Amino acid sequence: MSRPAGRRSAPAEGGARIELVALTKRYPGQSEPAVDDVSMDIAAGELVMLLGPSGCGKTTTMKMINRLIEPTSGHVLINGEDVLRLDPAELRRRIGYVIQQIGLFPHLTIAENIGLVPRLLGWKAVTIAARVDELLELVGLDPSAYRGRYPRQLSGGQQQRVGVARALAADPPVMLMDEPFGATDPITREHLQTEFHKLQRELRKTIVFVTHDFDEALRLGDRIAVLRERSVIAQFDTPERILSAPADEYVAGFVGSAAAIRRSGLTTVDDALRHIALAPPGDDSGGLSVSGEDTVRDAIDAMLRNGRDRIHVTDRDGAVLGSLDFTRICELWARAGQPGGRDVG
Ligand SMILES: Nc1ncnc2c1ncn2[C@@H]1O[C@H](COP(=O)(O)OP(=O)(O)OP(=O)(O)O)[C@@H](O)[C@H]1O
Repeated sequence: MSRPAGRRSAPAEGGARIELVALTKRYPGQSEPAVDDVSMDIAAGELVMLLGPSGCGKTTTMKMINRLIEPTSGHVLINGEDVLRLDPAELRRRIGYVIQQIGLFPHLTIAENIGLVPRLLGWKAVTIAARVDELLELVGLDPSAYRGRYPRQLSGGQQQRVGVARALAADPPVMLMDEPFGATDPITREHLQTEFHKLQRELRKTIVFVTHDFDEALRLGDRIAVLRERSVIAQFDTPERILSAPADEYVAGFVGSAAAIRRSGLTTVDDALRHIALAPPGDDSGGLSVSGEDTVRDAIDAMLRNGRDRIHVTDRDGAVLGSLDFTRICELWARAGQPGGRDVG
């Protein structure tokens, strides 16, 4: 995975410092806190990934920053200012927010969706119109083609770009992003990640980005907070340090599984077949197939994109040899984890 050069340069002051101080959330009726005494210092202009398994409290932690969820105790400071002292609505206008479900209003045009916050802030119509066009350009959508459309007339990836444009509308110093690209297929997701990374290098917002995808965390993050249950920080470090010096077995587990997926992009189906046997062809592959020269990653991507749990493997003449399924791919990864098995999977 290539990581653009120069990203470790000192961040410009495009963003604001965020401090989480002993932040705790206890939902009513729950015996355990969802977030337990979390402290974190995020520099202005830094992009921090919150990475952890489902239910570990990532979203709760993030939503306490813009007070969509009120902390039970602890503080959030933005540029030294305690957000609990601010009016929540006013606070949220100063913080961009992008979520997986996009949240575009279906009955508003793209321009109206992007212009929502500037309108609430009382900007003049002509200023809003200019800003909308500027933002559409910024996220790679031709303003004349897209400003008058409705969300349903855009693809998922295009809608997600509009979601990012909308969050940037009033030029907020802080952006919160909750699995923003999670609902898109792997190829679109990679495009969106690349574009977003380029954009962030220009804008240098302070961004807190929730993900459970380790590859995404590695690709985008200046630093990654690997979280355990209750958002307890297992390691908060640069991607390089997390890969080269995982703090413990828990962090090493993330590194290991991501490495397996990455290796899949280097392993051809022919290589894999030296280590595992194919399943019988079956008739439920939905017409999907890969050949021996394709990679295991190609097979996984095709299965995920099409919602199938198996794919046919064909020979040079297109004859079906058998099928590959997730059980066999896991078997391959398990072998890769064994001594002497590092070259597979
Ligand atoms: N409103 C609520 N009331 C009670 N419990 C809640 C509420 N919201 C979340 N929780 C619980 O708090 C814990 C943390 O939830 P949270 O959504 O922050 O996790 P997450 O890491 O973002 O998960 P995911 O990756 O699945 O979105 C979970 O156990 C969840 O069930």
